[in-house]
Amino acid sequence: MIRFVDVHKSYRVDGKDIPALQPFSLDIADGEVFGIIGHSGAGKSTLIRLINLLERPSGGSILIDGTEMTALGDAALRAQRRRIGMIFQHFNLLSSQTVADNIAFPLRLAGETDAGKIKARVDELLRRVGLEAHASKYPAQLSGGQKQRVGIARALANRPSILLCDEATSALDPQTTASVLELLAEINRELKLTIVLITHEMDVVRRVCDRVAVLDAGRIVEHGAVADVFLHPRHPTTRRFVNEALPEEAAGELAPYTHVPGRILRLSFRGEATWTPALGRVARDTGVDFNILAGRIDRIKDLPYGQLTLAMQGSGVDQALVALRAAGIEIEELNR
Ligand SMILES: Nc1ncnc2c1ncn2[C@@H]1O[C@H](COP(=O)(O)OP(=O)(O)OP(=O)(O)O)[C@@H](O)[C@H]1O
Repeated sequence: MIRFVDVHKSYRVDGKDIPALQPFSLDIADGEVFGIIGHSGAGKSTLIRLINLLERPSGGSILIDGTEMTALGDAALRAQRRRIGMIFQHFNLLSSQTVADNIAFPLRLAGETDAGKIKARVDELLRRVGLEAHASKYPAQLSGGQKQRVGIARALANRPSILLCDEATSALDPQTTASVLELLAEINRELKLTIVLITHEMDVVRRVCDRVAVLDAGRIVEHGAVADVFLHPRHPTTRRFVNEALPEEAAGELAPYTHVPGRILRLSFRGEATWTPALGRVARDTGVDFNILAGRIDRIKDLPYGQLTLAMQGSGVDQALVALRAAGIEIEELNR
């Protein structure tokens, strides 16, 4: 487990301490994919770099599996860092070395000298990231997505238990982003390692994260399970991020529907409730009329969810709402 206790961080600029992270406490569980989302300057890079002490906290405790990171001497810190892989937005590959040598680099750095062992491990990693055919190429000969796959293979070389992803897909197009996120999800599932990623895109969080923390001007303003934060954003910053990832009309905005008669409802379906025909059944049973204004079905990681905005009319609306809630559907009334 990664545990932050009362951690804060300031940078010293021109003799003054400028706060970058306000005091916070946070636990990241083993094996989860934890997202940290925030705008530029919110403190995301600072937060993720505290985990491997690339930045030292100004105060507080950072514990990894119970080990206080800030108390470690140089040798112990190096050993701990080997258990923490990291990938970067701009890949940070060695341009003069082949793909295979880039991946072998951390193995050699950790003291491995047996060429056979290095080759076997590199081959295994190349297979895992789907780059078997590219071992002797140089980074300049690869696409952005392939470069990030090399970055991932290199980060996994020493079998870390934690993988830190610093805006790992921000330089990639949407399709390549999707395939790299798919690879990260597969690694998380199969190797059971903990992934902490920072991003400014809610869609990245939606696709791979189990939990998320929202950072705003150095403060964690909201955190929780992705489905909860996504479907019920509380803080204005979170709402803005969710609005970017969802069509405007599905994100709880009443504005487009002020002229529509009836009660304007937003229904959220999660998991199995997404696929059951509850709405039609309840409308028949209670005699209400409804008019669908907006809707979508998607996934939050592996959880299917649907959102429907509709106008409902008739004397049976209250009864219909009770029946829909009983069927596991969450309802928000936008014009009440
Ligand atoms: N080495 C440094 N020295 C001084 N100030 C710094 C340093 N690194 C970051 N900061 C400041 O700390 C704050 C948080 O920066 P940080 O890089 O953690 O944010 P971020 O959310 O990762 O932003 P971005 O998405 O733009 O990378 C910013 O105000 C930044 O200017």
